[in-house]
Amino acid sequence: MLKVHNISGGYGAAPILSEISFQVEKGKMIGILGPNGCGKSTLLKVISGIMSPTFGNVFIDGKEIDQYSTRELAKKMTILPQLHATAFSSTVRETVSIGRYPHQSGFFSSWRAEDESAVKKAMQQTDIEKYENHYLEFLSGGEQQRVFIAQALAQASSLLLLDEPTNHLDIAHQKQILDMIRKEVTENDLTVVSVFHDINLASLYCDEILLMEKGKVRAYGAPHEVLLEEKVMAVYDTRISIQAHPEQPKPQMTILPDLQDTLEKVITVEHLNITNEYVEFKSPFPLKVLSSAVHNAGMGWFANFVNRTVAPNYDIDNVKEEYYQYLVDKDFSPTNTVGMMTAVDTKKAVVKNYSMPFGEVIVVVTAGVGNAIDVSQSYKRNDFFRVGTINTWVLINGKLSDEAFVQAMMTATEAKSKALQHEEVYDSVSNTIATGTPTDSLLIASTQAGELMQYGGPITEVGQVIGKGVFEATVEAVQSYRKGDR
Ligand SMILES: Nc1ncnc2c1ncn2[C@@H]1O[C@H](COP(=O)(O)OP(=O)(O)OP(=O)(O)O)[C@@H](O)[C@H]1O
Repeated sequence: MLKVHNISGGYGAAPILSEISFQVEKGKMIGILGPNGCGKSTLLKVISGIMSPTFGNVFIDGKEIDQYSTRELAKKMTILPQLHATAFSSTVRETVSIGRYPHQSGFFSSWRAEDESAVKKAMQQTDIEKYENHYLEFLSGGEQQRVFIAQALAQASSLLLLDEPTNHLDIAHQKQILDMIRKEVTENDLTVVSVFHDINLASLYCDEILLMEKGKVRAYGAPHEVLLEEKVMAVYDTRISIQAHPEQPKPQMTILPDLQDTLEKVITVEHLNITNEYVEFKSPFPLKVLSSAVHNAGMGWFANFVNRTVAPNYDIDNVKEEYYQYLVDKDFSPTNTVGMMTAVDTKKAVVKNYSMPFGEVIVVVTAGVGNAIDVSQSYKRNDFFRVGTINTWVLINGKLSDEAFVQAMMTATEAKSKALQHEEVYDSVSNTIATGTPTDSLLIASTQAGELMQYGGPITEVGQVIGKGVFEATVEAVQSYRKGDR
């Protein structure tokens, strides 16, 4: 559909673009990314024919753009430049209608039903019908932006060139406009080339990313191929981290700020409090946490940890809601607390702390094994809801990578299973050594201060202490549980 071949050029003698080549297939959406001043807008101007290159050619459907008449080109291609303050004196409807100009044989002399419906549809798609008769100067920046997007859509060409289309838009309208443009791409084979400043939006919505640096193409390909941490950091000269999007297979980046942190980040057993009702750890600052808790499970940053005791016959339909209310009633911040529950007497919680070269590691375990189960035999049973849970916390003065967090979970789980084997805890149904209970929870929390520990497996420093600590604490907790009646 679009072929950009070896384009070089700039303003006057100053070279801005250098040897740019790429191709875009029909029905694809391409995002142009790059730092301020790298030539993104200039490239769009060259593609649209507003600016002539010094070298190179632009082809649309196999034909060079200067072979098209102005009207023919406007039917093929629409450009929506960056919004600049101008003196408007037209209504929304009049502005959108200008998009139909290339379809007229004389200026507004042959307005047809087709034009009318294109204008109406574009106004609907951009959610501006309600401003139809308003003058543009009385609209907000975001509303004006939507009017110009509507004008571009009304033109109904097969190639849309956009320069930061979501500039000025709030997140709901960014999503609405990009969802709508994407729908046109997917369902009606619209081809879009758009400049973005927001790398995450470009990644989410585009099929391909053209990453520019100083007037050159640094990379061109699918978002997961182009948006690599090292590459983005080098091109933008800033610190970022790339993560997975929660729903789409598209990389998302987060800025890593260079903030001065004056607080000394140390946690100790002093922050632990054990009552009849719960085991509580209150860190003076948020810790990075990975857990399988009832409340606030998963990865996040939290300062408070609660392992609350419930009656052995606790049976509530909506456990999460009930737990939330419990935290509110007890003055714990629900957004800053990870919550677990157990039927074990919390006074029997076993606390161990270990001094390591990188910092202290605190292990807290409550164990009830009345419902112990051998995971390899669990498929034989369906009565999972008897009392008995092993809840484990590993609180680390140290800095773990995501990889180390996951490995720490594995190391702790293996240590727990080994403790049950050591204590000869049996699965009462299969009569084999148990590996855990059906409702065990595990939490790894870390101050994220100090040297980065990349790995958390059994032979790493942190893995060794997790293995030993969780084993010892679980053995003791099981022994203590067996001495009592809960
Ligand atoms: N009309 C102009 N005359 C002369 N130089 C210009 C003109 N427009 C842009 N430039 C220069 O060309 C270079 C590239 O500008 P361009 O607008 O293409 O960058 P961009 O990547 O779109 O930047 P931004 O992200 O800031 O919008 C810049 O150094 C800019 O100063």
